[in-house]
Amino acid sequence: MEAKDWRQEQERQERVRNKLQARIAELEPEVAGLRDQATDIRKRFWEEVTINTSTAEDFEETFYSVQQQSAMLAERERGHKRLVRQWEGMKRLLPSPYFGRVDFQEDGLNASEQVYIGVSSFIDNDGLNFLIYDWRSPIASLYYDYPPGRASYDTPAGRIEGTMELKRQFQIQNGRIRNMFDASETIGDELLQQVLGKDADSQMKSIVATIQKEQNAIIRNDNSRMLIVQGAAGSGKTSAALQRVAYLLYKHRQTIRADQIVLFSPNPMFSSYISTVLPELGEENMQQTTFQEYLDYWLGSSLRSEDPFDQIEFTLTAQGEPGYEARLQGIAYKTSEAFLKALQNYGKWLGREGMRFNDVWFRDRVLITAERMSAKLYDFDSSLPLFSRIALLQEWLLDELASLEREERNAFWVQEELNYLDNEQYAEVFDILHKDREVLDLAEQYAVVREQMNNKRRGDEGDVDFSQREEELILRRIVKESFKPLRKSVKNFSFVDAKGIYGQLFGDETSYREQTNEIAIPPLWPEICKQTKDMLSRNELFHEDATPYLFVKEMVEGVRTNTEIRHVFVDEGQDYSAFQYEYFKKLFPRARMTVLGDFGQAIFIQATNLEASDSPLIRLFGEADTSLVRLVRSYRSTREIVEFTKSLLPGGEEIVPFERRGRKPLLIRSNGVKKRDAQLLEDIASLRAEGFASIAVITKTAAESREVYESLRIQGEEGLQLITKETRDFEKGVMVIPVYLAKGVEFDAVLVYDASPEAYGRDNERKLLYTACTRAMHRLHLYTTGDWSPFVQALSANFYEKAPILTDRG
Ligand SMILES: Nc1ncnc2c1ncn2[C@@H]1O[C@H](COP(=O)(O)OP(=O)(O)OP(=O)(O)O)[C@@H](O)[C@H]1O
Repeated sequence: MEAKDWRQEQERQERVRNKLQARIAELEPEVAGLRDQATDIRKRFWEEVTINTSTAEDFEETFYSVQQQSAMLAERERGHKRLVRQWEGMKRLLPSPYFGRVDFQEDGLNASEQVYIGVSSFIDNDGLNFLIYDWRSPIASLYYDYPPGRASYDTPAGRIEGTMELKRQFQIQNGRIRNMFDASETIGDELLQQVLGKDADSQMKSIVATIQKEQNAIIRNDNSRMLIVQGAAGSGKTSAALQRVAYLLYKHRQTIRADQIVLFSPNPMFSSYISTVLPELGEENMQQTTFQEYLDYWLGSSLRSEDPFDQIEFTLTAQGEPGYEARLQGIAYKTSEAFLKALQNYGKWLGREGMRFNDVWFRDRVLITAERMSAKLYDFDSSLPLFSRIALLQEWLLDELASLEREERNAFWVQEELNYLDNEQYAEVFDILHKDREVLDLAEQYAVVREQMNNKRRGDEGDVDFSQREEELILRRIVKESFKPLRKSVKNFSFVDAKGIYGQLFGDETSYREQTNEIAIPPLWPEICKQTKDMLSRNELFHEDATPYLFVKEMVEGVRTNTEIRHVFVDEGQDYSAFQYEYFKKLFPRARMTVLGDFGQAIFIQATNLEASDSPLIRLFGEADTSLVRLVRSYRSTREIVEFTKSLLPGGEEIVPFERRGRKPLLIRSNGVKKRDAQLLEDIASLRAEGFASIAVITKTAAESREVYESLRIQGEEGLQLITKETRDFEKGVMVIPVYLAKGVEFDAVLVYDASPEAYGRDNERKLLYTACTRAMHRLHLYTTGDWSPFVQALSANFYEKAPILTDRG
């Protein structure tokens, strides 16, 4: 690049920076002033309105005055928010106002425009000239989508065609241009090199300066109900998802708020890892949750669901134990579409017979039996859907309770209770009766006046016996209070025996067939039934039962929905079952979905292949309403690591490494566990000395993580962290972590603790090993004390280096 260009760019940069500084200073008092004004109006809100409700007109006037006052307050607050946003945006721009420039000559116009792109827009004082364009503006798309040459971008008014004459990238720090590249073919390989060469962080970073074309397509996709992204490990799926949220919030800022977007992440630690990206981009965070949190919320306290981590820990550690095979078959079946279909049929069957209810109990006796409820239910018009009939039944139950409550006032226990009311309770009741008393007093005065006027004494029937009246009211209140929980539980559908309804599916094969029309029942069905019922009897659910259980419950009680949510993002989408997707669709009927995943990392049995032609995900909204994007370029790891990891996967050939060089993965074999641990400690120390701050020892299971953690700690490794499913915050350092919790995150160096055939030998363990190895950015070590996993053995020796064998004797 010529010195002249540098000078010009530096001068421009300084000009923009000065303007930014001036505008920030100019706005400062206004920002503070508006804040005070809004607080002031809120404080004086009631002083400004006169409350007068004496006549209908006064009332109306008061009403409008309150309305006007609150509209004014809202407007001030909106104005304040807008201004603060602008101000904060400018402050964010200051250290590095922009990262890109394109010169674009629009067809039919004489001059070309210089378009500088940064994390938000900045307009000159004239209000017209964009000194910086927001990276999400339509024209900024040019920067991500084209090399210099013919180019176009879409605007609400249509497509704009033209020629890109220049494309330039900047690295600006604290007002100085540190680097500048003119890009030709693909954008930012050089900038990307620099960004990717950096160390891992405890928080994910935004990628706006180096978004790649195929990622941009994901970020800006705005036309399909379902967007599926199948992308190799490290291809930027999560990054694209987060920048997409920022894009949606920008493009639809009038209609979508951050809390109308929800992202499902694989575990709470991952949520913390990605939590700073949106704020860094000047947007509020979307809602973040895990599917388990949702399950726990809807299941309430009546049933406890196993979490997915305990489920996978079981599948990885319990081989050979009794019941293992049946459980695996159960997981596969209960997460399948076949089971979903079977449950839908079950719903129809329940509409005809077999509903199960809980008796309604009151003080040691049954008030309304389950049989009565059944009879009533099947008496309702059978053309109504089951949940509508249950709603009618609920109404009927509430009516029944009302009349039973009236009868109950004469019961002996009520009298008894009355006698045992203590003073305080009396006082409380009297307080409530006070109002009734005032009314009665008025009536009494009225009667006396009439008596005098008519000069005629009223008959006895007009006399009010206050003490009797009070007693009656107290009785009424006692019964009412004791019926309260009953009414509440009827409103909560406690009369529906959801546990029994789900449980009766697992009777025997014949009845199951009859209830569901299922033909292909898994061979170990009797054992599956036993396991499921054992869990239910302890008020527990296997993880694979939790969603079907809720599904059945909702078929009966009506579907719960959240209509506020407009966008649902599912990260690590391969880990969800067809069943769970069906559930998402029901739960968020007004939302579009973005599902990102990698079938290469499908380590759960219920995995869904996102892109297969028979994928349930494509069927969810239909092909016409579904877009599928594939990402094959992997950015996280060095070329050497990607060459190694992609060869672990059948079909991995198509994964393309980003050209960043490093050391080949290192295979280290030692004769004995002690020697391995000692070597591991040595390696950790030398990696640290090289400057790597985030180092993960990855084990297959949580049980193994605990053992390794203890062992390494005893041998003097200080500051070691053990990551468990309870870990909430992702921090830099040296950690021991089971592979399934390392999903989605990355480390400078990964040490795979045990790459033996015992750990990674079965076919379903191949993807576990792949997932573990693909967490590494710069260094990858694998250890064993015996043979190598067959997946490693199958690799060409070109892809790794081998350390000399270490023995316990040294
Ligand atoms: N366009 C890009 N510019 C800069 N860095 C990028 C880009 N795309 C991805 N990266 C980096 O690559 C790494 C992997 O990205 P990310 O975690 O989003 O990938 P992923 O596909 O979700 O991975 P996985 O499936 O393995 O969890 C991150 O460090 C991210 O910052």
